[in-house]
Amino acid sequence: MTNTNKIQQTLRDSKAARWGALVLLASAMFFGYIFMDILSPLQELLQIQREWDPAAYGRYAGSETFLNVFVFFLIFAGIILDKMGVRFTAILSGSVMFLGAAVNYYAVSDAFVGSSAETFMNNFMNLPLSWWNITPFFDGMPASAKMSAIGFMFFGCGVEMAGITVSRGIVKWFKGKEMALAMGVEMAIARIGVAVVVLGSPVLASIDPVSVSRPVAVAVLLLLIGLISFICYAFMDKKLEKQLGENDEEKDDPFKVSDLGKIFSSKVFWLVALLCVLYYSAIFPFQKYAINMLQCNLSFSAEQAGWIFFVFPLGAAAITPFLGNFLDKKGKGATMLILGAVLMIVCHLSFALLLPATQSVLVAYLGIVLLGISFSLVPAALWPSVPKLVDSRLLGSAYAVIFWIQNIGLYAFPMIIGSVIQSSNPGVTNPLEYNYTVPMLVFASLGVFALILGFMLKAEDKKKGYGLELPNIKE
Ligand SMILES: NCCCC[C@H](N)C(=O)NCC(=O)O
Repeated sequence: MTNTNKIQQTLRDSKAARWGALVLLASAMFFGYIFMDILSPLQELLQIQREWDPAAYGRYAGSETFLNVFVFFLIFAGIILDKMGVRFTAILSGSVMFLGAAVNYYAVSDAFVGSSAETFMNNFMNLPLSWWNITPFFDGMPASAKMSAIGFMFFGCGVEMAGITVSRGIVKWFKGKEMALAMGVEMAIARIGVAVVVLGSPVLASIDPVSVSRPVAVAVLLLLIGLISFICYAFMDKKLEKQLGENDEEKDDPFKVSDLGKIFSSKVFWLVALLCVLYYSAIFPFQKYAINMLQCNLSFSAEQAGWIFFVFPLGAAAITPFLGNFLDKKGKGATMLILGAVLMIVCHLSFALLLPATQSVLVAYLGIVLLGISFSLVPAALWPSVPKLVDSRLLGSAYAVIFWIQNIGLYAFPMIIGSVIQSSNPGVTNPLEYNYTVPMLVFASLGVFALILGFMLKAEDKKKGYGLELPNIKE
């Protein structure tokens, strides 16, 4: 090896080291995704043990994005990431996730019942449950749900901050190498977290004596392991930065807050951000209604519907890394986004029109499989494309602004769909008798707008040469 070669070798040139860094980053995200949905399968138990009605549960679930959207926490998180770096922000986000989750655990634990905190929360934010009340609190909401919402709000800040930090970290270690594969593997691991929780959380809760707080306690402990993973990652990151030393271009031209204007004035950035919010608003909010939609169309129990839905995160987990690998080697990022939007439209249209007409389990499975493929194509192509469009100094902020715009959709659409279900089912009171045609058409129309943006993005890429259709790894 020549002298020059020796100088250029860094930790990220070692396959074992960069994939080791990925394992640490992805583990923390995996635990974050587990906590995110830990209470989703326990709504009935929450109602029995803690008196949370659907309105209380809905407000609790919505609290996750509240600070990110309305207090612009995600924008600050992006600035912190670009100013302070991956190491600091990873540890900060891991700590915020853990502390928020610990508060959430305390709120659903037996220790909270009869405590002075419960008395305090009973008198806290007793706002009327009307259209202008967009807060996660309302008069009559159980104290434990209010306290849980506070914890979950902070957890939501931590997990989204961790999301942008992990993406930025992967770019740092994998740029010019298997970047999309690494992002695909990270997302696949996160999707497995969702699948694990759908089945694992009720099992943990049902151990004698039945307890809604037990799965939450386990998830909080996992978040502590996630924080430790981030701390271990920080040591690797420090070593890498030391090696990069003077070769690091970002040191010569550090991030300035005024640079954010460059992001907001970029047309291609807006195309990606809008595509992201439209696409994900038809995925995560759909996830909240999917089980009930399948139950209504197939006259299934929640458990039977859950087994059909289970295919979705698992399928996405299985395919995403392969598509990431394809993107690294062959490119075609913009085409993948277009194809992903088309598959989502086909799936949602079949749930809107074909499933109610046929009531066929096969149609349900085919729709879910198509959605799983779509949910592999779009994330596998979207997130690794951002570094091709934005200056690397601004990457943390760019991911943060995209997540912020996405969070607005994730906050609004569960409520919009809830209202659409009500208005398109006048007089229906039995939640197993809803007709989901109109809500599913709303989801499909989001896919149509995402598709149009996909075509515009491809055209813009052709005009300006961002390289979205090119492979990440140059032969
Ligand atoms: N329940 C909220 C999920 C937030 C997801 C996060 N902002 C994101 O987009 N992550 C990438 C992914 O594809 O999951």
